[in-house]
Amino acid sequence: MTTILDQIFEEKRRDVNQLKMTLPVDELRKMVKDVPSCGDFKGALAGRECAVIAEVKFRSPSKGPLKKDLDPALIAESYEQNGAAAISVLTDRTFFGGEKLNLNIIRRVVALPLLRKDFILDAWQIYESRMLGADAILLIVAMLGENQLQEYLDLASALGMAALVEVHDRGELERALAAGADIVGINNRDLKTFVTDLNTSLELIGFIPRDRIAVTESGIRSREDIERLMAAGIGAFLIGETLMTAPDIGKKLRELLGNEGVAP
Ligand SMILES: O=P(O)(O)OC[C@@H](O)[C@@H](O)c1c[nH]c2ccccc12
Repeated sequence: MTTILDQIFEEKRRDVNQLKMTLPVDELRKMVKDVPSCGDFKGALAGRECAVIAEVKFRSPSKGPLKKDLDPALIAESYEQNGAAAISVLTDRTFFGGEKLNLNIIRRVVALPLLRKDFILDAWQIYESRMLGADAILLIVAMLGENQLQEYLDLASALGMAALVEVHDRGELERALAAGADIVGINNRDLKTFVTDLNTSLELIGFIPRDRIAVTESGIRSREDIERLMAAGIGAFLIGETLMTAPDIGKKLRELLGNEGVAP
């Protein structure tokens, strides 16, 4: 059976191959040198009891459209004003309704570190991420070979970017740790079935050494969810749908942070 992940992989591969022909990696590498240096994504998450990475996501393969006609810059400003530690920006268009340009647009209006959320399967995309103004990239262990993961972690770090290394089970977690990932994302959503289960984080957190930053991703709906995860020792939360579908995005973020009623 072909899964959505297989489909995304194929589509991305095609896309990137085309882009590489238009702009060879050597050219891109030269251009990257002129991009201003990165914000500190890791520093923004470290040492906080509850750091929220708020996500700008307009659709998802499982839910379809989440929010229409809302300016990505306004969403990002609201995230910043209401206490987000960092912002995640979906740049995949086909499956998540994202735009690469959104990263650029958001870069101009907020000072928070930005995570580029996309499916990286080629070094070209890592240079591109820096060009677009990303401070951090997502690396999904399930999509990468052993050497690739190591190589991409090194490349991100050489370009001054952090990497959020995403895992969904124990085997992937071991690979992430062995590759030296210092920010590990536990995706509560099974990318094959789309089912989310916060127990994924509660189970895996015990295997992540304290000197790494653990981020719980997907399916976080309420302050209660966050408190459950915090009690297990998790301090960073990646939240998309719950924010994007809220009638008042800023209010929802304050509520998740436990600051409800506190003026922004
Ligand atoms: O919208 P949610 O359930 O709060 O999830 C956010 C984020 O974790 C999710 O968008 C995500 C996690 N890993 C990904 C990989 C690719 C695209 C999207 C994702």
